[in-house]
Amino acid sequence: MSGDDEKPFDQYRADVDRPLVRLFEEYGVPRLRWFVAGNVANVVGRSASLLPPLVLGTAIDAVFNGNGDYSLPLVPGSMLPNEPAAQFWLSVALIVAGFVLTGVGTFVWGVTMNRFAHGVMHAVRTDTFDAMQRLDMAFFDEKQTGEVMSVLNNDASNLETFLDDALSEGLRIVVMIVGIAAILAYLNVALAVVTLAFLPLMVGFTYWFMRLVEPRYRRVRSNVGSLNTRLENALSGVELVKTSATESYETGRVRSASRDLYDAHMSVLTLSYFYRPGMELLAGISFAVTFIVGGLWLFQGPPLGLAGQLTVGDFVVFLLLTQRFVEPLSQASNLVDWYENAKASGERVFGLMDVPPHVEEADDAVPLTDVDGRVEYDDVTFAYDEGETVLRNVDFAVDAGQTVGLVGPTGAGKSTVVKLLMRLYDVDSGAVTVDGHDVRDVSIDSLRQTVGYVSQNPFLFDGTIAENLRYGRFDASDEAVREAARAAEAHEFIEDLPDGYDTRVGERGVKLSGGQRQRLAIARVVLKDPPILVLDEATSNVDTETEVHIQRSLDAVSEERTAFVIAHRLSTVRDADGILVLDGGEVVERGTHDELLDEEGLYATLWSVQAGEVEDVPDRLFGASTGY
Ligand SMILES: Nc1ncnc2c1ncn2[C@@H]1O[C@H](COP(=O)(O)OP(=O)(O)OP(=O)(O)O)[C@@H](O)[C@H]1O
Repeated sequence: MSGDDEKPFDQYRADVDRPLVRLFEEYGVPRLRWFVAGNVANVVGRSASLLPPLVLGTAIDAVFNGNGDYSLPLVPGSMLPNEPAAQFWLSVALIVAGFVLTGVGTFVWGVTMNRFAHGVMHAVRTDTFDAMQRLDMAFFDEKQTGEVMSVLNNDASNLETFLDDALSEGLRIVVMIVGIAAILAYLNVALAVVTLAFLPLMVGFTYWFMRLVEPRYRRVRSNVGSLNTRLENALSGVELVKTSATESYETGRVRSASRDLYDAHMSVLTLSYFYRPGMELLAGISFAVTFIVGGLWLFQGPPLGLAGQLTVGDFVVFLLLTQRFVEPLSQASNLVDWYENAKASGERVFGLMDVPPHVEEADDAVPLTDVDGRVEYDDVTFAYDEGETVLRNVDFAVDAGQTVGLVGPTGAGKSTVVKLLMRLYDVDSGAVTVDGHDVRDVSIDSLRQTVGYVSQNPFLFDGTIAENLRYGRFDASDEAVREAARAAEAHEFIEDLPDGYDTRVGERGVKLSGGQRQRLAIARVVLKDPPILVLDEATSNVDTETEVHIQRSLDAVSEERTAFVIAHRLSTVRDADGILVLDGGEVVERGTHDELLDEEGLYATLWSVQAGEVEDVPDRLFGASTGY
């Protein structure tokens, strides 16, 4: 498989063995009663649909022509009436019963199979989401949101289509072909052979079509994936698109991806233009041959060396049933597409469920309780996913309640340091401890509840301000929410909004300024009230006045908590109890602001640059890892 939609989980898919069997075992078996009921109803409904033509044939001979026994398969003759009137009314009753049974069967089949398939889809989607959420950050570094969304939505729905339509259609084909063949053979074996001689041709023709159409369906699937990726990218990058005035360029790219999909669809359709009429033609020939042979038989006696007797009633049944092959067989071509789609989707769904976690909770993990907040990094070395070493022998300790500033050039590893504390990634060697407990020995939930994190670009859900503040502390009272907002200096601006705390923030908080979002994120952390705080560039991207607000709120909330403050603006960490200067993944200097200035090293140089004391940025700060 080569489509874009099939690339993302390739690395995990290889291990997924027989995904559809697994799907059935894990999700189908718990809903087996719906499945069994659906299939029984399907078989009953389809078989019943063959009853009216069969009874019609019998009635024509016995009742209308009066030249035959009134007989039905599987029913002893002694149970059937001899009187033509009684035979007529029995025929009417049976025909009505056939239609009613077909209707009831179809109804029950629809209800039960839909319930089964949609139930499976619901469970698969929920489980996949749950599994996906528990994956490490390393997984999300690699994958695009669109790819994961597509697994949760499209793939789950492909599995539903397979269970709902493909299995039912498959069964229907078998029931119809076997049922019709059995009835024809019961009525007249010789003529049945003549009529059914065309069946292998139809099956062969269908097989040929399936072989030919399959690669084209594959192309369709792959192009659907490419188009989705294109659309997804253009939408998430809409700001860049607008500011670069590249709308027509993006439209061009979407047009080209859409055109590819159009072409792929057309190539499938071109084949089906021949298939369906081809099948009709074969059925027509079969009908004509049956008509000729049966017709000659009726008025001249058995042709072509055939022997035996053919009645008008049997002849009519033959003509009616010959037509019934086309519909189920022509669905067979969809079966392959449904099957292939479902197989690829099953591989992706289970591939995602089976992604091995890097960050795993120890079996004997204990919850971290009554935390004082002493944090220690003991000779920590770390690289992202087998890449270059990002942190090298990082070794420091922060006492409970202290504030430590992390500074250094872009890419020095500051954010990585705090990610290891929250166990978004695990150290390669060394250890990070909280109150003396290795973070790998405590439960992940309790660890993350211990740490409050305000990121560079805080995320807000589409919802009200109050809902966003309560996120993670859903039971917080209104008063507690307001209190937290006041501590974060957010209360005033919130009150000024049209609906106050009930104002909706828009998707990702787009209706708020960067500084406002930042203060909401701080308020959220205050409400969470964790013993350890991590503030990653919490004052970046805001004007000086907002910075003062934020800084004040941060000072207030980090009092009495252990706080890690990552900052490019060194003034932010000036009053910290200790400052670590990172460069190229190593702690190159440490001390208080005054001590570091005295050292006249990297920190002192950065300080002079930011304080405007030097005109030019020194060359040495333009190294590979610097961003100044
Ligand atoms: N998820 C990731 N996968 C792979 N490499 C990463 C990842 N995140 C960061 N890196 C790399 O790790 C190094 C340190 O990144 P980090 O974000 O910790 O630096 P930083 O000092 O916080 O930078 P900044 O000041 O720009 O935020 C960089 O070289 C970066 O490219």
